[in-house]
Amino acid sequence: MRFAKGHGTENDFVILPDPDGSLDLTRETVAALCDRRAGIGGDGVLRVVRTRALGEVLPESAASSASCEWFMDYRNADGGIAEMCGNGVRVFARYLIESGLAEGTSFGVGTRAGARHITVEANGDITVDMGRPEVMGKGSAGLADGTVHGTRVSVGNPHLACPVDRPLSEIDLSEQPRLDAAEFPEGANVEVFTETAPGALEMRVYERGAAETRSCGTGIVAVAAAATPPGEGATWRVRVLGGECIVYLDADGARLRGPAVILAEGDVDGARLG
Ligand SMILES: N[C@@H](CCC[C@H](N)C(=O)O)C(=O)O
Repeated sequence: MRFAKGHGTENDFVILPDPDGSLDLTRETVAALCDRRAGIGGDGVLRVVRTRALGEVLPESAASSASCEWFMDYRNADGGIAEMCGNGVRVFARYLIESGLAEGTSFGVGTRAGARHITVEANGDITVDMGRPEVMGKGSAGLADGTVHGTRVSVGNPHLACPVDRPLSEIDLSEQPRLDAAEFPEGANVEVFTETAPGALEMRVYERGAAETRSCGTGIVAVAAAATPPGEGATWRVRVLGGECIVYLDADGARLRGPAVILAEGDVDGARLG
């Protein structure tokens, strides 16, 4: 299998080029590739497939993806499928550009949350049109050291964005958060965040299907949406363990701007994976 390795604010991914959809990507293969000791290591896998070769019926909510040549088939490190990945889609766009699969500074990428418009900025940052984050009401999660309360937000995928009033470094995210299945039938990503200055947030995240990661683009959008009074626009700088992104919120939705890096490319022998 050809692969590339990349990251966006240290949320890292194994990228699998599969233009014609011929890879049989099982849950076990994804988990083995993402294993940090016996595999390549990553928070998830980005399969790069032509939308017409996806071999999956997309829900009505993702119909706009049909207009995009390339589709980001996102898998979490545990092998489960996720609807969207905000850091992943920037890394995916960078991969398309560096591999000569997309040209110019403006193009679309198909995802299970619908088409996402990409803009490559003059300094190399990538801005993604993330759609309209949907604020769904209140929720809570049990962490190893107590319960956090916050706002349920859909960014295509489910989040619980929890403002906290103590240093983020003191919060124990070592265990999978306990969620109410009625609030989150599909599970959720859980963010803890705090406002550090006007227009500036700091965030940590426990990702569904992974563990604590150093960044989560959809989570960054979720905390920005949760921190913004309803009906208002805002620009937030959001600091995570792996760097910083900017979120622009207005009546049209959210845009996420940040870095994306391809580090390496190579071949992996599937038979040697655990
Ligand atoms: N790291 C991603 C989110 C990946 C999917 C998530 N774990 C889920 O299951 O919804 C991001 O940058 O958004």
